Amino acid sequence: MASEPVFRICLRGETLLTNPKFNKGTAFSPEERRAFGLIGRLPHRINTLDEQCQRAIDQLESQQSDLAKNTFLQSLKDQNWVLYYSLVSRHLRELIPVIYTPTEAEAISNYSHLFRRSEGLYLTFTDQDYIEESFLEQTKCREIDLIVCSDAEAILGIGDQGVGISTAKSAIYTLLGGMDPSKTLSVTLDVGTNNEELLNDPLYVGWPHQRICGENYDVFIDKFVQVVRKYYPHSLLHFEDFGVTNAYRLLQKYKDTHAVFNDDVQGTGAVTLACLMAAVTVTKSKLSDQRIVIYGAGSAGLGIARQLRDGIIAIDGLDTAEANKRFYLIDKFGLIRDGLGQDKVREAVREFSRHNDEWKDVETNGNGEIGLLDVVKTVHPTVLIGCSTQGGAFTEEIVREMAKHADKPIILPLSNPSRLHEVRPQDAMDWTDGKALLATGSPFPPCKLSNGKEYMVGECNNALIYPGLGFGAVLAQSRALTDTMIIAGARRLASLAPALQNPDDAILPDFGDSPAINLEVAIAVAEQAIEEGNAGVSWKKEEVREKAIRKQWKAVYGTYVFDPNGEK
Ligand SMILES: NC(=O)c1ccc[n+]([C@@H]2O[C@H](COP(=O)([O-])OP(=O)(O)OC[C@H]3O[C@@H](n4cnc5c(N)ncnc54)[C@H](O)[C@@H]3O)[C@@H](O)[C@H]2O)c1
Ligand SMILES: O=C(O)C[C@H](O)C(=O)O
Ligand SMILES: [Mg+2]
Repeated sequence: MASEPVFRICLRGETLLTNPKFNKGTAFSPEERRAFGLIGRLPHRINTLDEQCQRAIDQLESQQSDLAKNTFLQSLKDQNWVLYYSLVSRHLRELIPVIYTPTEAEAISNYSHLFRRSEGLYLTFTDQDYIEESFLEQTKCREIDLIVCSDAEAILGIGDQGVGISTAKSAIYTLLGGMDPSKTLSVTLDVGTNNEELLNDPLYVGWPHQRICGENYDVFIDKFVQVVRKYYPHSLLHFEDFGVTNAYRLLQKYKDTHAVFNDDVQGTGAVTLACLMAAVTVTKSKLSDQRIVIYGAGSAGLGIARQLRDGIIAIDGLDTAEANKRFYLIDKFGLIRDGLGQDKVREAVREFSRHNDEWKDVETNGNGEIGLLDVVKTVHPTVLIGCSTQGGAFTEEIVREMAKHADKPIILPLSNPSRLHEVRPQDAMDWTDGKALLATGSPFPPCKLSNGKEYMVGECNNALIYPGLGFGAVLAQSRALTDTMIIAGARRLASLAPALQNPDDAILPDFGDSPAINLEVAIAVAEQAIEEGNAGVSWKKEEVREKAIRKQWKAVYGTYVFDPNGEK
């Protein structure tokens, strides 16, 4: 049995009890209570971590709503990391939806009203002359492997929220990826908001100003990125929920000088690639055999298209032009096709533009647009993916039309939170007479089939892969999280899909298994980094698994020894 870790610590009394990294609450032993000035600061009884978890789950269960549970757990995280992570890990399947998607959407939209305590680093546009100073004050030059930042312009599908999301994404890195929470930093980049409701709310805690854009925005973001590069050149910088234009621009701008990762673009692309790889095994076809319609061509939609395209090239050996032909992207102004003006199509999406000749017999609406139903009728897609934020957009007519031409239609409504899903999984199953292969962005209960059986709906959420992608890159001290490393992670995830063992089972692993799954992803990513010469470590590939397990942070207390030169 592994012996308890020993930590040498110099904090005492109140400072120790209010430090969430080291606080043990009632679990401090008699020796520790004496050594750290805690006698009289705690009630008599000494609890084990198991007992503390039992008390916390009882308290949690008395909360009336998921939002109240989210707030309770947030407070617990502020008090005691080991207890928080241990509790959530023990009840992963029930509590991930409470601390993350879908409840996180509600928590972020109520951020100002629920606000109790600051967490992470808040960099506000008005304080840009203090970026370096506040960064150093917060980090105190501690070791940092991962920085998660967001400007909150496009939070899930609920739009501009001013502040929010980076701390939830960081917590998932620890819970599912094994990342040490003291080596992560969550950063809120507050450049204002265009959300009128927030601007008019006297309790709004962010900067009540129209969102800064253009050169001023770029200068502000660049000051932050340069500070990251200066003090943590080997860290992974994760961008979350930026607006679509900035998401792609920033990734492009910094990818050659720092290890950067955009979760909505690359994480979503990777989990969807894994999902499709498993699904085509069930349909006994290839990725390159698919006709793929993507509804919503924003950060996620284009990220998915590019990742699937690159997967088709890497796995089935097609060239780019041939692979691009498998895709039909639809955005607000209908099918992306030649001749649509710049006001309707972002330049980045044009590589997937369809030729007009294919559509000369299809009637357009009054604005010259071709809608989803017409695309489905014309293309007979085998795969339909939604990342449009338009709840219910996959209507009964559309789904039934798709099912007429596909033996096992693959339908992935990915817009979060749950109410924004393009179709509810049970409806999709009913409308396809039980033929569909489904995965969704938020968690859903199993579908009931007419034969009485249940179909498990896989959760195609980037959290099934991004913690592993990030941990793998950090583990290998990789200079970049390359496309090939991401594909390696996606392939490993796909290989673990339950449907590979039983075609009637889910096309993605269960979130209850996600720590083990993300560990496998991390190992694949680090192995690939070593293979392609991107790793900063000089291990053999065979050593990676053991190194990964050893680096994983564990929610255990360990024994504390007082040391005036110890950790603080
Ligand atoms: N499951 C996951 O892991 C995952 C990951 C990332 C994003 N998402 C979800 O996907 C959705 C989109 O996220 P995003 O970051 O790409 O946002 P985004 O704003 O960048 O993209 C949304 C796109 O949908 C388009 N759109 C809006 N109305 C439309 C309509 N009526 N018809 C067709 N297209 C329409 C918009 O023009 C935009 O291009 C969100 O709900 C988000 O929560 C899910
Ligand atoms: O946050 C999530 O649940 C997934 C994704 O990053 C999103 O923006 O919806
Ligand atoms: Mg996101």
